[in-house]
Amino acid sequence: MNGTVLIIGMGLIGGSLSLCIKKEHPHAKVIGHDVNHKELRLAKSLGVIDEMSLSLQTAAEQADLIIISTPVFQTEKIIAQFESLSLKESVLITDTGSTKEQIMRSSEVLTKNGIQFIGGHPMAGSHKSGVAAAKEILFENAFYMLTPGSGVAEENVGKLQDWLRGTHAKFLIVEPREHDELTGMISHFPHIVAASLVHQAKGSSTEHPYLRRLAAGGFRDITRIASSNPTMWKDITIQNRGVLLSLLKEWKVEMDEVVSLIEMNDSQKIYDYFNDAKVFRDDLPILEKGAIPSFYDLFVDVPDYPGVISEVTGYLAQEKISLTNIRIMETREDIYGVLAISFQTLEDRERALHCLREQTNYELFLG
Ligand SMILES: NC(=O)c1ccc[n+]([C@@H]2O[C@H](COP(=O)([O-])OP(=O)(O)OC[C@H]3O[C@@H](n4cnc5c(N)ncnc54)[C@H](O)[C@@H]3O)[C@@H](O)[C@H]2O)c1
Ligand SMILES: O=C(O)C(=O)C[C@]1(C(=O)O)C=C[C@@H](O)C=C1
Repeated sequence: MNGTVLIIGMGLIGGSLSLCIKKEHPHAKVIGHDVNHKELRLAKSLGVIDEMSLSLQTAAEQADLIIISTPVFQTEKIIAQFESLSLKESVLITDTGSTKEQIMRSSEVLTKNGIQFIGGHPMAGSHKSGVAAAKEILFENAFYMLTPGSGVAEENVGKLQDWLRGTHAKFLIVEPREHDELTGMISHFPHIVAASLVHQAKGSSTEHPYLRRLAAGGFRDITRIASSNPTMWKDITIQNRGVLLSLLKEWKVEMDEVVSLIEMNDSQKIYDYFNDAKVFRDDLPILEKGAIPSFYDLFVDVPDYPGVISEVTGYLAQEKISLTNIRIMETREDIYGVLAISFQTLEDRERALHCLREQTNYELFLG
């Protein structure tokens, strides 16, 4: 595609989308705008954008596609500012916000004037913020939800998907309300639970000196998302408060049931509680990104000594197994490192598993 793309909010998501668009549409020009000029300059120097603009108005008025990727209350403010600008008649506007109902209501100031606003939400991300964490493969195989505003022509939904083709995401058109209910359950609510678990550990009156160091494994896994950007999650929680309040009420009932199970000391019922959860969780489609983001990942528990990464990748190279990503997980950093290696296909991962079993005695886990 050809044209000028403006991305407002040069953070994790805006930066990642920019990389996808630049790769897929090399003839397009991507301009970045951010109130944080340091972040904007970083985006430019990392080559994430072609140009930076300190003026929202100048950049917006020349854009063919505008992507707003700021915390959701800021997104609403930016939409309101557009009303008084001379945008191109054919401009397509989308956002990446994690909530949709309130944003779609705000976008009516634009759609009532015939401007094409299509709400968007890529269902992949990270607890990290900022453009330095942006990556082109972030959305691969993830669901990308779209909520077209009223009066949006179907061909424009197709056009937006064409612009976003480089994400390699799977588009899903949903109603804003449906979107907020679904994401409330599988994304927003778990973030509250993760934060609450951290608060519980932090607030325990008798904090043992070993507690922080022992908070590895399960605790770190389930609370990773508590390290996410608090401004972003404050906005999401307020915008989806109705859904979240009812989920929290259900959660309290659920916890009361757990209390009675444990008080009754009924081993069969306690076993069933864990087992029912395991059966449901194990049945989720883990080989696809989506409700539970996943790659074809292989985790290798390696000792922390210099050269261990090249040792592991060396074995894979000997077998000509190509990997798409490699990273050290931030768990158990004092003792061992968990190397997470992503593969493009299931077959590559199987071959890697076999190869590393033969060549090493490191513990291997599938993601
Ligand atoms: N992080 C995730 O996992 C994730 C995933 C999908 C969608 N989202 C949504 O995408 C949006 C962006 O999230 P992110 O993780 O990239 O956040 P981020 O913190 O990495 O980046 C947001 C950027 O927006 C900028 N910004 C804030 N207000 C602005 C304004 N008024 N004008 C211009 N720039 C402004 C900030 O300076 C920052 O650089 C949010 O709405 C979030 O809900 C996040
Ligand atoms: O993987 C993470 O760290 C995320 O929290 C990503 C996550 C999610 O909850 O799945 C967070 C918010 C977004 O709106 C979409 C994706």
